[in-house]
Parts: sequence; C-alpha cells; structure tokens
Amino acid sequence: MYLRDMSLRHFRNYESVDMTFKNGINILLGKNAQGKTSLLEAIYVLALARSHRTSSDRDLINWDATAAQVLGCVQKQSTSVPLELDLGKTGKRAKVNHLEQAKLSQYIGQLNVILFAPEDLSLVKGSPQVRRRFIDMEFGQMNSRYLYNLSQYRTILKQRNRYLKELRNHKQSDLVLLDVLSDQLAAFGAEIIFERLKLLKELEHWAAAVHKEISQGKERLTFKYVNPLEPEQLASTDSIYEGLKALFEQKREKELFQRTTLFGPHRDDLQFFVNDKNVSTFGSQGQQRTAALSVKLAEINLMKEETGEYPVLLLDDVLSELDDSRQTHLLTAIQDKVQTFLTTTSLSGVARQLIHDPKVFHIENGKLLE
Ligand SMILES: Nc1ncnc2c1ncn2[C@@H]1O[C@H](COP(=O)(O)OP(=O)(O)OP(=O)(O)O)[C@@H](O)[C@H]1O
Repeated sequence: MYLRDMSLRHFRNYESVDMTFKNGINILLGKNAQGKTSLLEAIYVLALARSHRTSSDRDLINWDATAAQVLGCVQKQSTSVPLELDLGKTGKRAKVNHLEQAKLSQYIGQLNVILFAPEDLSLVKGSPQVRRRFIDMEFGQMNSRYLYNLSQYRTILKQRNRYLKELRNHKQSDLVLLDVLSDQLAAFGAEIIFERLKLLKELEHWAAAVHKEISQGKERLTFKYVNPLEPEQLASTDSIYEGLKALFEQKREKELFQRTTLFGPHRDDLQFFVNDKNVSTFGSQGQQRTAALSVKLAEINLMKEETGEYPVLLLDDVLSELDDSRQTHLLTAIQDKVQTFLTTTSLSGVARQLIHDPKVFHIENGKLLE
C-alpha cells in the first residue's frame, strides 16, 4: 500500500497544506523546528488515530484553532481508501470511505505504518514499557482482534486495579467480584499472550535473517518472551488462561498487599539474544543498534505477510543515527519496495548516493516551498 495524498487543516504548525506523494522515497527536508516531524506525525495519526509523540489530541490542534483535520487517500493493490480524521477539543471522529466508524478498531489497520525514530534504537536497551508499546502498536495494526482484546484487557485491568485499591480489610464476599474480574482479565490476557507469541515467532524469523546479513553471518539473533508462566503453559489460549487464573489465586495476598495487578501481558517483556547472550546486558552498542534495525526491517516483511500489503515506512531523522553500513542496509532493503517518508535537515553521504529519484518537499515554518 502507499499513501497517495494527504491534506492537513490546522494540524500542529500547519494551517492548510495539500500534498501528493510518490510511491517511493519522499524526503521531508528543512531546518529544525519547521514542521518535518509534524508531517510524519500526521501520517502516523492518519494510520493509528493517535500520535506517537503525545497522548493528548489537543496538542495536535493548531494553537490558534479549535479543531484539526487530517485527510488522506491510501492506494492498495486493488482499491483506494479515503481516510479522514477530525480532531476536536472534546473528541475525534474517524471516517473510512466517508463513513464514520463507531469504533476506532474498525478504522485502524486501513493504513499500516512503521515508524522508526532515534528512540527506537533503544528498543533493546530501553525499558520493558518501550518494548510492550512496540509490540502492541505493531500487532494492533495487523490484527483488529488483537486490538479489540487489548482494549478490553485495559478496561478490565483498570477496574481490577481500582478494586484492589479499594479492598482494604477485605471480607470473603468482596472477593467474589475480584474473582470475576480476575477471570475476565485472564481470558483477554490469554488471547493477547497467545497472539504475541505467534507473531513474535514470525518476527524473530525475519529479524534473524536481517541481523545475520548485517553481521555478515557472524551473529544469530533470537527473541525470548518473558513472563512468569511455565513454557508448557504457553501452548494454547486455554492453558495460558488457566495459568493466569492460578497465578491470581496463588498470589492473591501479594496483589492485595501491593494493591495492583502483578501478572498479565501488561507486565511481560521481550528480550533479545545474540549468539545466546542477552544483547541488553552483554551486547555492544553496535550490536544493540543492529538488533533494533533488524527488528524494524523484519516488521516490514511481517506486515506484508499478515496483511498482504507492504506498510508505509516513516523514518524520523534516523539516518544520521546510523553508520554507513547500517544506512546502506536500510536503504537497499526498502528502496523500490516500500513507500518511505524520511525527515532530514540535509541529505548527504550514503543517502545521497543510494536514494535515486526521491520526491523532495522543502519545509519552512509550516509551509511547503515550491
Ligand atoms: N499545536 C501546535 N500549534 C502550532 N505550532 C505547534 C504546535 N505544536 C508544535 N508546534 C510547533 O511546530 C514547530 C514544528 O515542530 P516539528 O517537531 O515538526 O519540527 P521539525 O521540523 O521536525 O524539527 P526538528 O528537526 O528539530 O525535529 C515547532 O516550532 C513547534 O513549536
């Protein structure tokens, strides 16, 4: 798939802009603080109905306006799909083919994007939260069922945590509601964990191939999904469900004491190993970067496999963070295959040599220069 065009109204520092893109490499060129990242962000928002930079939609609306609009048309193999997102100070409306969608999970997935920003280079070394967010954002786009389960899980998790806080001197009767919430949480949690394991296995397969190539055959990248269940309990959704329920039962006193839910996909993690050594503790910075880049490139293939279409790649000032050899790998892997948007203050070195015939947008103070 590729994004054919996009229009912004009162989005960040853009008052009104209409753009037509190339199904190839699009370069967003400009000095600092002119609006390059805001354009990438608009594409991300069009895809996922939320920003990667802020959790508040209000931040996306121009300071002098009360509402913003992002419109775009996605070209797929056999159809084109117009998307529209209206952001107001009190809520948002999402339309596919001009029809308003009651649920955002019906909207997300029409345009698939992969964002690669300098902070993604800390995917391996960063906090577990970063990796869970990465997993959920990527898998949610590929699979609406995953997204649905995740949103149900989060709602029940909030209720259960609130209830655990309320339960001070608990009576036996109070625990009945806790059991109900534990049961529901285990059911959605099991679906999420099972789907994560399946998709991570596929992602690992692609990422290992890329990592092997970048390291010239010397390094073997593997993943490990970290959670408290025994390996045999992870075999099916039923066994994960039973395992989570058992944990909630066994550790009830601990959860009541700490007043929060201690088990479930919101606590799990993903670890990366190179030649069986944990990259986050034993890997060099170069190995950590190679692993992060391999995972990002692997996502492109996984999305193609899962959805039948290549996603759109958003590279936010990431080339300057990679050495020549990693830049070469990235650019040769995407060129002529994936529509790419790349922000930069100047195009030089490897990128200038390798990128042929890009469409360049010169950006200055929220406007496109002709
Ligand atoms: N809601 C908003 N309304 C108006 N202007 C905004 C809004 N939010 C951010 N801005 C401004 O938009 C400008 C562009 O920011 P953006 O992050 O897109 O710049 P950039 O070109 O990517 O810069 P850099 O290369 O430094 O990352 C900034 O000056 C910022 O203060």
